[in-house]
Amino acid sequence: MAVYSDSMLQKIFAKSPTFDLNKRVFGKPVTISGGAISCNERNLKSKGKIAVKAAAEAGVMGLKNYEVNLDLGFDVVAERELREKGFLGMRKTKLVCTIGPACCSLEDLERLAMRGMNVARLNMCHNTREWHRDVIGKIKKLNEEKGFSVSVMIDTEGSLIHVVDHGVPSSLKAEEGSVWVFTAQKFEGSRPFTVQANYQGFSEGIMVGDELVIDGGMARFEVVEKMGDDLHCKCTDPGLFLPRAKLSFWRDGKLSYHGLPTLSTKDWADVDFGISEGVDFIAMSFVNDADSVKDLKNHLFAKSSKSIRVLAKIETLESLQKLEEIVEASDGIMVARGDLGVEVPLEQIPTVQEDITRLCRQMNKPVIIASQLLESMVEYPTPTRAEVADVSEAVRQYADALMLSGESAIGLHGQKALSVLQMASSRMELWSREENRQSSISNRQLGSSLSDCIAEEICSCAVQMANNLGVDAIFVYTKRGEMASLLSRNRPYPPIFAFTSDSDARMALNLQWGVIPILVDLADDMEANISKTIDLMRTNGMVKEGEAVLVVSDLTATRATSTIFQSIQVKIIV
Ligand SMILES: Nc1ncnc2c1ncn2[C@@H]1O[C@H](COP(=O)(O)OP(=O)(O)O)[C@@H](O)[C@H]1O
Ligand SMILES: C=C(OP(=O)(O)O)C(=O)O
Ligand SMILES: [K+]
Ligand SMILES: [Mg+2]
Repeated sequence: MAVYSDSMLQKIFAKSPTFDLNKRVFGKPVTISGGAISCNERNLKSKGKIAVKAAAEAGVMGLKNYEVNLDLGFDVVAERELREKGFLGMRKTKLVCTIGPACCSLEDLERLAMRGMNVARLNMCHNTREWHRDVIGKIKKLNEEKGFSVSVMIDTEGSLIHVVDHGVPSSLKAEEGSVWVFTAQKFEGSRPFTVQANYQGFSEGIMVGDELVIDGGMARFEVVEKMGDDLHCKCTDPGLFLPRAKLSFWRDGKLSYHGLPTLSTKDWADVDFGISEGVDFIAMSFVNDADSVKDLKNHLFAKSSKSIRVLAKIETLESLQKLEEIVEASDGIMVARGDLGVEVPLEQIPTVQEDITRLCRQMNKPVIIASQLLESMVEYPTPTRAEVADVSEAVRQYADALMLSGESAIGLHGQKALSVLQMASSRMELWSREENRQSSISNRQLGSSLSDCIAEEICSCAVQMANNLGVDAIFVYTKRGEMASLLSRNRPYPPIFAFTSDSDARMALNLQWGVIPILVDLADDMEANISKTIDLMRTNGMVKEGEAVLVVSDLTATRATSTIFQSIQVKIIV
């Protein structure tokens, strides 16, 4: 409860913009009763002034002091979920939706946010920058005006050889024995048995006898003749050309690399677009080594005032061979099963997925499982049993997040697909908890400095304690989100409420398993932070008498001594 005196109010009013009573403060209506005003603490200094002025305009000026009730910087969806389902009922697995023409209106985006979209993904392979800018604007507007907290991710196109034209807009069958010309030259109208590739040098180094594979096995060809840069290829395994079908070349059972850079000129321009739009994540397509990730991170560090997290997409054979260095260099990973299935035999995808998920967990990096989770829902209103099993398996493996691609971008049932993810993950999380699967996890030590090691130990002990004691929630006070993610890594039963004063950390934590990030102003005095936030949670009816909260903190206790203060406390609400 902050109390304003008349003299403070006079100062505030002197600078305050005109206030519209219908405006909402941090997504909630301003409530004025007997001089008390609700607004978000974070916004007290700016929007709080507006709220106070509103109170004055509403005629409560006669009071000597004005009390301001502070709301927490909770997002409306987490708040509703907590009220409806209680602490243990809160979903832990995060949900990412690809935004496309089927879900890009303000109303559609709001519905996705309401149904639990934590991150909106924009695939820069498709559509114009203006289109993407418009969508980002809408998401930011929803966050600001309706109290959501949806992060924005852009996904680079990356360098890949694919079909740009095969003569028809839909799919086309290649029959066994038919001979096709693959060329980089554009052709007019329809030229039978001719396929245009996107990249001038696509046939460089390719020899007669090499195998050309479409979409990882949708169809296969043998190169029978090379004419200039064009390839004449005979179909050895019939199948379909789909729009943008991917081309890969093989020799003696080994993939030939095209040697294109991970980020093309267009990708760099898209990265700068992401910086200027203030996105939260950049997912990097076709990463092959840690250096490309480091290059992008350096670029972002130099060019962006905001801390943008870089996710490496694992979707090439080469990236699998250098997995550990790539995970180490990035801020998170996407298991991009779509393109990965082009270079890796399909039967290996499930184990590769589980290996990557485990490694990311060990190295404390969030991991997204992507592509074809509910593919049939692009068309049909219910998923297949196999799809639900696939989704549940990813949740059982404790992936941080699940992603929709075409299901939301172009699908007829995007909203429903998101609900399927939400229900399937809640169900599997409950089962995992009931089966007590948490205890079977071992983590490797990451830190080299003593304080890093202390943080890791505190977090794993805290989670063990929280589980053994059956506390209702974990509260963590964190500057950059590191402590929150170390707790998340241990996959506790209760949800992790991460209080941070860094809005970039808050948006990044949206991708981490079981973390509910909350934006607040944190003081140097840790005890004051703890009692203040617990008070706020209690006043707002979010924690109740008798509930137990395990509190973890790692902030500098006092500036004067610069001692690091790391502790675990258990608070029973009275
Ligand atoms: N911004 C967009 N504009 C138009 N179509 C899109 C957009 N994003 C995605 N799509 C469509 O949704 C499909 C699935 O999305 P995604 O899996 O991200 O791409 P891709 O199929 O290229 O790997 C795409 O093939 C494309 O048809
Ligand atoms: C997520 C993926 O990347 P994109 O959709 O950009 O091809 C994938 O290949 O699985
Ligand atoms: K992409
Ligand atoms: Mg891909």
